[in-house]
Formats: sequence, C-alpha cells, structure tokens
Amino acid sequence: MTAKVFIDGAAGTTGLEIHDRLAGRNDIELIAIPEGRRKDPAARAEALNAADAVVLCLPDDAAREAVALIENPRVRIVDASTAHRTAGDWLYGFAELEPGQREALGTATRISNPGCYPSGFLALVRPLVRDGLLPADTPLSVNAVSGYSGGGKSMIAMFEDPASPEATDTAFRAYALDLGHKHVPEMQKRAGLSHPPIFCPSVARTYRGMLVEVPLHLHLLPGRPDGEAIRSVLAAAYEGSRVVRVHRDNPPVLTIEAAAGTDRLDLYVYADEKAGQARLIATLDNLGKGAAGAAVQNLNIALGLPETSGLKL
Ligand SMILES: NC(=O)C1=CN([C@@H]2O[C@H](COP(=O)(O)OP(=O)(O)OC[C@H]3O[C@@H](n4cnc5c(N)ncnc54)[C@H](OP(=O)(O)O)[C@@H]3O)[C@@H](O)[C@H]2O)C=CC1
Ligand SMILES: CC(=O)N[C@@H](CCC(=O)OP(=O)(O)O)C(=O)O
Repeated sequence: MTAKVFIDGAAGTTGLEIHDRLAGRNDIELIAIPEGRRKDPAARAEALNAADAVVLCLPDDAAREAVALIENPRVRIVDASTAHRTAGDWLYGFAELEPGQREALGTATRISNPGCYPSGFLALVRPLVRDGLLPADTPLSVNAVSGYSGGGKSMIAMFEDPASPEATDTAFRAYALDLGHKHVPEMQKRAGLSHPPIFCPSVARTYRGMLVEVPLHLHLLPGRPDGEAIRSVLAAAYEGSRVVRVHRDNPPVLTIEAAAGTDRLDLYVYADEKAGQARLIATLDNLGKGAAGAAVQNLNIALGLPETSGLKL
C-alpha cells in the first residue's frame, strides 16, 4: 500500500527539498496540482483532503489557511512553518527530543516541524535542562550562522542577484539585532527555560548549512559539571539515533558546511575545565534536519513507515 502525500508549497525551497527526498519512493505517491493552480484554494483544498498526509511548506498565513481548508480528520499534517510551533494543540515534531515523543508522533494528526535554529539549540540544551544539569533559569545565549537558503526564495534571489550588494560585498551579516527573532519563544518553551535565550543569528554567503553554538560558564553551574558530564547526558539522550549524533572526537575547527547536504544533526562539546567554560556546538543543514529532513522523518513516523527512509545520513 502506498501513502498519498501532498506538499503544499512544493515550488518553494523547502517544498522542493522534500520532493527530492520523496520522489522515487515506492511507499509514497505524491499528489500534484497543475502549476497554474498551485495557489488556488479550491485546487489546494481538494489535494489537502485527498491525502493521507500533507506537508505545509508555506509562509505562516498560508499555512494557517491550509489547515483551515482541511476537513478530512484523518489527514496527518506536518507544518514546516512557524505558525504552530508553540501551540498547545500541535505536537512538536522532534522525535529525539523527549522520551515518548516518537510514539506520540506515530498517532498525531497535527505535527509542527521545528525551526532550523531551534533544532540545533534544543538538541544541545533540552537534555541538560531535563537532567537538571542546567537549571531552568540559566541565562543562555545562542550564536548561530545559517546558509542563505534559510531565508527562502527571496533571500536566495537577493544573495544570487549579481546586482545586489549581498551577492557581491557581503560575506557574513548579523541580523535580528532588535532581539525579537520569531524563533525565541519556540526555543524558550521547548527547552523548558524560564527566560528567553539571547539569540544572535547571522547569515553567510553560502547556500546551505548551519552552526549553532551555546557557550556555557561551567563554573557558575551547580556542581560545576565538566565537559564529560555534559557529553554523557547528551550521549544518553540520543543513544541509538542515526540522525542526532554526539561526537567524542572534536575536530580543531567546525565549518558551516560540516553537515550541509545531509539530514544529520551533529553535536560537539568543547570544554576547558580549568577556565570553567564550554562551547556546545550543533552542525546541521537548515534545509535538512532544519526543515525537509525533519519533515520527511515526521511523515515516516506518522505514516508508520521506516523512520529514516529517504533521509540523507
Ligand atoms: N528555508 C529554510 O531553511 C526553512 C524554512 N522553513 C519554513 O518553511 C516554510 C517555507 O519556507 P521556504 O521554502 O524557505 O520559503 P519559499 O519562499 O522558498 O517557498 C514558499 C513557497 O510557498 C508558496 N506560497 C506562498 N503563498 C502560497 C499560497 N497561498 N498557496 C500556495 N503556495 C504558496 C510560494 O510561492 P511562490 O513560489 O510563488 O513565491 C513558494 O513557492 C516557511 O514557513 C519557512 O519559515 C523552516 C525551516 C527552514
Ligand atoms: C537565514 C534566515 O533568514 N533564516 C530564517 C529562518 C529559517 C527557518 O528556520 O525557517 P523557520 O522560521 O520556518 O524556522 C530567519 O532567520 O527568519
């Protein structure tokens, strides 16, 4: 039996990546609508209601509209947008993040795919908060850099238009300098923190990939944990996962390209016990585990298919 899947927003950056991972699979049949009608609510409604599962790869307003168009209660929805990531009636689509999350995703009909930056941040921080190693009121900051495909078609066009300064003069830029990035509430809520982290995102002139770093003052934490204590908690949390991997060998440098082109989430702990400091670093692809890889993993789980089918690991 093949499952029918509709990607709403299939012509966009994330939609195309998901299409790439699903095309050619014999356990999934993709529902397509004609190019000229891809934004027509009637055509979308028909496809959305005929599917076993849908993936919404749309701006937030269009994702909310798609959800409102779905009348068939059996349709499993995986929403890649920001619209439902902190909503109580949606399940957070990060199978590895909490005990029992994978099982819950197997019966869910409303799954919210995590944001790309939150995927790296939460993978590093959530097990430490749950374990008590990081008290919930620890002041945290997140330094991160993304490839420009993280900004979708409009940012890709900006970085690739030879007439724009981004394409010629800008190698790297910091943004969200008003401290109000849309991912902050998601990071705080899903990590279980009592204060929002200070989020310092940036974008580099490379198409895809991410580095997400959380620096820690170990000497200010209860019990003054060392790097090994942190690594052990993370290794236990992700034991057996093929997607989230905790590394023991620390390369001397980490690049934004380290996990680009894959659906992996690689975690590293660098620590200097004498200084009482650590740098926790996640590498991933904003379009991989940060978007399409996570969506396909969630689809697989929701449809009862092998969890890592179609993933690039
Ligand atoms: N890019 C990334 O790394 C990540 C993106 N996301 C999220 O995924 C979602 C999609 O992002 P991304 O792929 O980057 O964005 P894009 O802008 O590349 O793609 C969005 C697509 O949605 C289409 N669209 C817009 N409105 C409608 C509508 N009413 N009906 C049907 N289609 C519509 C657009 O059409 P048109 O082609 O005509 O513009 C476009 O093809 C966003 O919510 C984003 O926040 C999440 C994690 C990472
Ligand atoms: C480089 C860049 O602009 N990145 C995007 C985030 C991409 C992403 O994660 O999309 P979601 O918001 O759906 O999670 C931003 O900062 O808004």
